[in-house]
Formats: sequence, structure tokens, C-alpha cells
Amino acid sequence: MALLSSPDPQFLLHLSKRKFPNPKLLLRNPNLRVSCSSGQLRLATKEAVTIDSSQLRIKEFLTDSELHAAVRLRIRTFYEFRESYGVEELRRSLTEREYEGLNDRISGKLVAFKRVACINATLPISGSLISAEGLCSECKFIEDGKERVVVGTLDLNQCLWLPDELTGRRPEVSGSNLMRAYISNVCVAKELQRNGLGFKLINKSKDLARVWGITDLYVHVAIDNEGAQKLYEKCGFVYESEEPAWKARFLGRTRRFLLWTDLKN
Ligand SMILES: CC(=O)SCCNC(=O)CCNC(=O)[C@H](O)C(C)(C)COP(=O)(O)OP(=O)(O)OC[C@H]1O[C@@H](n2cnc3c(N)ncnc32)[C@H](O)[C@@H]1OP(=O)(O)O
Repeated sequence: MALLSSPDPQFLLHLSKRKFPNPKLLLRNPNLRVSCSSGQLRLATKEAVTIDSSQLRIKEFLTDSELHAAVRLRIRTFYEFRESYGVEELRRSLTEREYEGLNDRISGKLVAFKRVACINATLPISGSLISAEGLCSECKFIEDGKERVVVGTLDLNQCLWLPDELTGRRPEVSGSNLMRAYISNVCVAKELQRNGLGFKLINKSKDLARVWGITDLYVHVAIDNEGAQKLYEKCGFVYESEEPAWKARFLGRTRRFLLWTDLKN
């Protein structure tokens, strides 16, 4: 199998014009789509949306409507739905369940969480974003009478551990002084990935964590999610531990790494 981590579009176009005997290509460039039928490699460039950085806002959510939009982005990113009878109902119930859970964590109803913030990256519906119709209709919200779209989101959780996840070792917990936090639910709209949004969101969460007095920040990542691992590595996270295979099997999911970064400096 050919493994291309940064395929050159010209090279792929060249390949696509030829019969390719066994074109099993594993592509990791999110802006390229490759399909293959009867030995013919087909290449399509996904509609890439560029960002006007001057319009980008990254901050903790303010309104209920924005929180709903952030949850819709999560459901859209983390679940794959096949269009079929009842799929809308399923989407709605997942969204409601996630919204209620997040709202409970943020409003302090769950004692295991000392403090939780949902940090969103948002853009106005204008310019090149208009071409991302699905994203705009699903993830829009109103702010000061104007429509904006949640294009990236994550949670910052100040707590000892997250349910069903590995627990960080640092810092040792003394008294009620909880200086450990975890980032979770990191996602960027697929139309806008590789524009630096993930990096900016993580940096924003580090800033907020410092304001909260956090010294040790953690994130869990599936061992096969290379894109996210590279992002966390770029943001200064390093390996601390990994989930045992039996536990991942028991929970019916891919094994996770636990990554750590020091916020003391
Ligand atoms: C705790 C958790 O939530 S783990 C789950 C993480 N979330 C997901 O997997 C959901 C689906 N994926 C996504 O939403 C996005 O791809 C994210 C959040 C992983 C990355 O967001 P993006 O905005 O695309 O990342 P961003 O553009 O900031 O990339 C920063 C760096 O991360 C690395 N990176 C990001 N995506 C990839 C990728 N697909 N392949 C390789 N490297 C990648 C690169 O080093 C990149 O720097 P570069 O562009 O200068 O090379």
C-alpha cells in the first residue's frame, strides 16, 4: 500500500489520468477526496473554505443559542449518519442529550467538575463561508442581531478525572487546591480544517486554564487519530500513559493515549 501523508495534488492528478493497477492510497489530506473504481483512480478537490482571520472570534460561549450551535457542530463532526428513516430523530435526540450534559457541567450541577468552559471559534456568515451551506445552516446562532457560525469548539474541564478516561498523575492533589484540567470534545468543521483553528482553540484553552490557576493540562486522544495527535504535539503536549487494551475492549472503542502539558512556564 502506498502511504502518502502530504500528497502533491499535481502528482495525484498525474496518477488519476493513468490506469493504476492497484491504487490503494491512504490519503490524509482533508482537502482531497480519492475514489477508485475498476482500477481507475479518481481525484476530486474538496471545496476548501478559507478563513478571514480578522472576522474570527475565539472565546467562551455567551448564549444558549451559541451553546446549541456548538453541540450541533460536535454531533456533525463526531457521528456519521446514513440518510435513512428516523435519522433526523436520532440526530435530534443525540444533540439534546449532549446539550443537557454540557449545560449541566458548565452550570456546576455535576460535583465531579469544579469548573467547565465551552470555548468556540465563530465566524460571521459572509465571504467564502457562504459556500459551506450545510455548516452554516446547522451551526449558526444569533449574536447582537447578526448571524454567526460555530466553526470550532472544545471544552476545558477543571476536575480530577473525566468519566471512563485515564487519570492524569500531575500535580499531586493536595487539599482542595485542584490545579489539573482536561481538554475534551475538540473539533473543527471539516470544511475548515487545516486553517490553524484547532491550534488557536487549544492556545485559548491554555490561556483560560492559566487564569483558573491550572498547572497541568491533559488531553485524551485515540491511538489511530494521527491528525489530532500531531495537533497536540504542536501545542506542546507529550505522552504520559495509555489505556490498557482490555479496558478499551470493555468500553467498545479505540484505545487512547493520555497526553500532558506543563502550564507552569
Ligand atoms: C480530546 C479530543 O477531543 S480528541 C478528538 C479530536 N477531534 C477529532 O478528531 C475531530 C475531527 N478532527 C478535527 O476536528 C480536526 O481535524 C482537529 C481538531 C483534529 C484539528 O483541527 P485543525 O483546525 O484542522 O488543526 P490545525 O489546522 O490547527 O492544525 C495544526 C497542526 O496540527 C497538525 N494536524 C492537524 N490536522 C492534521 C491532519 N489531518 N494530519 C496531519 N497533521 C494534522 C498539523 O501539524 C497542523 O499544523 P500544520 O497545518 O502547520 O501542518
